[in-house]
Amino acid sequence: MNTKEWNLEQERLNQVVRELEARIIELEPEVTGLHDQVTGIRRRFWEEVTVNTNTHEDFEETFYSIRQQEALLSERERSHKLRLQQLRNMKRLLKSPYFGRIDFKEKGMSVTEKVYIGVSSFVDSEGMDFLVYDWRTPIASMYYDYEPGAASYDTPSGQIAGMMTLKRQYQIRQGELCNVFDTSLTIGDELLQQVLGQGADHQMRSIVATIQKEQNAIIRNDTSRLLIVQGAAGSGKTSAALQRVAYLLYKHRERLTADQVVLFSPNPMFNSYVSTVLPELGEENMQQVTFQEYLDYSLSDTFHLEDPFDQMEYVLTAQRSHEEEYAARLSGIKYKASEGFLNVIQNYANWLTHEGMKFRAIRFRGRDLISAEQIESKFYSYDASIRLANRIALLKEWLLSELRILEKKELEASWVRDELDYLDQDAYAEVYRELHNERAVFDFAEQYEEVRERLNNRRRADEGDFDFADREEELLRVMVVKENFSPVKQSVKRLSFIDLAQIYSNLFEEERVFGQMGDQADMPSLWPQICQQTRDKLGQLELFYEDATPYLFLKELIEGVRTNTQVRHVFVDEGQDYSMFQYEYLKKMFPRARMTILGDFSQAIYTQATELHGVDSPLIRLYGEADTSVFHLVRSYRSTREIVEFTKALLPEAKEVIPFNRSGRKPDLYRIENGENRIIRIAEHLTSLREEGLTSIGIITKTAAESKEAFELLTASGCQDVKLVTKGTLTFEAGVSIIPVYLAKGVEFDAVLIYDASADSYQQESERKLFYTACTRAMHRLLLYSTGEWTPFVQSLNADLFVMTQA
Ligand SMILES: Nc1ncnc2c1ncn2[C@@H]1O[C@H](COP(=O)(O)OP(=O)(O)OP(=O)(O)O)[C@@H](O)[C@H]1O
Repeated sequence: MNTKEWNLEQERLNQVVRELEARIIELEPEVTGLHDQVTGIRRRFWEEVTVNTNTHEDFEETFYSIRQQEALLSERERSHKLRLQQLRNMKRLLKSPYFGRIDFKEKGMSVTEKVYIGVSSFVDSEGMDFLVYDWRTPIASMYYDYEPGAASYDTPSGQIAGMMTLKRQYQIRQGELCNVFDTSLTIGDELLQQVLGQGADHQMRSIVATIQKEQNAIIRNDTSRLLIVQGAAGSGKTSAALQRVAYLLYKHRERLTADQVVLFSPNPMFNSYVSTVLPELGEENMQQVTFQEYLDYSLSDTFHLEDPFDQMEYVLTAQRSHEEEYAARLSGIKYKASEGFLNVIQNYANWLTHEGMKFRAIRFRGRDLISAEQIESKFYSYDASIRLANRIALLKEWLLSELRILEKKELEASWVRDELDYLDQDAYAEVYRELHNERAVFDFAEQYEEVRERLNNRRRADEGDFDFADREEELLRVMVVKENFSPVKQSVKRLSFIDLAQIYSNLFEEERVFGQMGDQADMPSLWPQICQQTRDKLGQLELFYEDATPYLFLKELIEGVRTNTQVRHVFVDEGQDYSMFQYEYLKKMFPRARMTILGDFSQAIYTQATELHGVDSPLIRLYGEADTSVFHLVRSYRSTREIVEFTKALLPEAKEVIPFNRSGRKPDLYRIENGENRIIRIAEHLTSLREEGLTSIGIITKTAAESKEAFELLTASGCQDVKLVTKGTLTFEAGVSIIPVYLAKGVEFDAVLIYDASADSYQQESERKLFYTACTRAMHRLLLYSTGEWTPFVQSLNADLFVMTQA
C-alpha cells in the first residue's frame, strides 16, 4: 500500500478514535447519572409510595402508586443497562475500532459504500453513518464469504447483490495502525499466518477478524434444528461454536439471552479455557455444564456414580490383568451406548406397561404399611392405555391418600403414647398455644349457643365442655403421628416407592425378559458376564458410567421427564464422545432447543463413541434428515504443516485433513535409555522451549497415574514450576502442565511433549486415536519420548516426517 493510502487510513482511524473518545466523555456522566437515579429510586422506593389500605380506594391507590414506581425503576434500569453496554462497546472499540473493510457497490446504486467491520457497531454523532459495522450484521457477512468481485448478502427483506471492489484487513493496536493487508483470495492468509504464529494462551481467543468462509457458514446457520459439524483436529470447531453463540445472541437479541444457551463441555477445566471468548466479544457467557453434572444431579442421591474419566482409566489400565472380565466390560460399554440397547430400553418401558414393574413397600416402624404387592396391583389396575408416567402420578396420589387414612388409624397406637413421654418442651408449648386458640373459638361458640338457648327458650341436649387434658393429648398424638409420617410422605412424593434399581437390574437378570426386548443379533459377546458385572455393581449401589445414561433414560420414561423449556440452544462440543442415549436424553430434556454438535470422529477416544456424519450416523436420525445440516471442516489451523503431516499419517481417517500453510520444525523423536534420562532430557527441553518463547507447554501422558509419576519425578529433579492436571482441576493455567490425554481434549499448547510414546504405552489399535489426539494438541512444537521400542503407530511412519535423535 502506498504512503498516501496509508495516511488516509491512519487519518480515518484517528477520526473514529476521536469520535469514540468524544462519545465516551459524553456517555460516562450519563451512565453514572442513570446509575445514581436507579440506586436513588431503589433507596426511596417506599418513601415515594403512599401505603394506605384502610379502604378499598386507598388500597387501589397504593397499588397503582407501587406499580408506577416499579415502572419508573425498570425504565431507568433498562436505560442504564443499554447505555452501559454502549459505553463498554465503545471502550472495547477504542483499542481497535475495526479489523476489516469491504467496499461494496450495490447493484443499481451509484455510490460505493466503505464498510468497516469491528466487534460492535458504532454510528456517528448524527446517527446517520455507520463508522463501524458489527461483524454480525448481514452486510459484514460478505467480508467472510467473498473475495473482491460479485458479492451478495441476505437481509430479512431479501438478497442484496453488487460488486465488492476492495477487501482490506487491519491490525490496530491502541489506536495505532500497525498493518494493512489487501486481500484477494481467502481472508488474509497473511493476517491468519500472524495470528496462528503467536503463542498459545491459557484462554481461548476470539477469531472474528479471521473467520474463514466454511466456519462462517456454521456460525450463521440459523435454519436447522440440528447442526452437526465434523471437523478435523484444530479446524476451529470450538471457535466456530463460540462465535456462533455470539452471533445468535446478536441476531436474536430481542428474545434470546445468554442463559438460554447451554454448552456441554468435555470437562470442567475446558469451561475455564473458553470462558473469556464471549466477554471479549461484548456478550455474556452462556451456561457451561458437563454431562456428568447432569448425571450427578439426577442420580447421585441413589448411587455412587463412576465418571467418564474413571471409566477411561479402567479401559486403559485394567486390560492386562483379568482378561475375560475386561473383555466383557468393554463389550458392555460398547453395547450399552448403542442404538440396539436404546431400542431395548424403549421396548422394556413398553413392556412395563403390562408387567414387570417393581415397587418397594411403604414401610413404617419396621412393618409394611402398604405392601409392594398392593402397590403393584393398584398400578396394574389402571387403564393400560394411560402412559407409564401418568400412571405413576396417579399411583402417587393414591398412596398419599392411603397414607392419610392410615395416619388417622395410627393415632391410637400404643407407640404414640410411649413417644408422648419423650416430647420436648417446644412440642408442649406449641400444643398449648394451639389449645388456647381453640379455647377462644370454643368459648365464643359456647356463648353463642347460650344466647340461642335463651332466645329459643330451649336447652341444648349436649352441653359443651372443654376438656383441656383430653384435647391436649389428642393434639399431641396428632403431632407425633404427623411427624413420623412426614418422611414417609416425602419419600412417596420423591417416588421412592418405585424400585428402579431392581427394574433396571431385571433386564440383566432374566434372559426371558431381555430376549423379548431386542434383536438377538445385536446381543453383545460375553452377555452373561456383562449381566453379572452390572448386577454386582448395582448391588453395591454403584453405577458404571455406561449404565448411568440408560438408567436415567429408563427412569425418565417411567417417571416422566423434567424438561427445560427455557433453553433455546444446546451446544455439544467433543460430540463424538457422547452416546446416542445421551443425545436422546438431551433431546427430551430440552424440547424447545436447537442443537449444535461439534466433534471429530478421529478423536473418538471413548468406547461409546458416536459417528457424527456419514450414512450410518444415528445422529442424523435424531431429528430427521430434513431438519439436520451437516458441515465438514478439513482445514486445520492449530498446528504447523509439519505437525499436521505427522499426525495425519498416524490415522487413516485423518488423511483428508489439510494443513494451513504455516511452517515449523518437524516433530522430534527422542529415543532415551531409561526413565531417569527421560526426566533429564525433558527438563532440558523445557528450558530451551521457554527460551524460544514457547510458554504454554503440555506434557501429555496416557493415564492419570503416569501424569502423577511424571510430576513427581520432574519436581524431584528440580522443575518446580510444573502443574499436575487431574480430573478435579477447574482452571486451565498458563505454563507447563502435566496432563492425561483424555483431559487435554479441546485444549492446545505451544509445545507438546509426549511423555511415553513407546510400544508399551500405545500398542492396541484402540489406542491409536488416543495417541492421535495427544499429538494434535501441539501448535508449534511436538516432542516425543520413548525408552523402548516406539509405538507401532510411529514405527509405520515415513522417516521424513520427523527428526529422530538418540539421546
Ligand atoms: N479462522 C480462524 N482464525 C484464527 N484462528 C483460528 C481460526 N480457526 C481456528 N483457529 C485457531 O485454531 C486453533 C484450534 O481451534 P479450535 O480449538 O476451535 O479447534 P477444534 O476444531 O475445536 O480443535 P480440536 O477438535 O482439536 O479440539 C485455535 O487456536 C483457534 O484460535
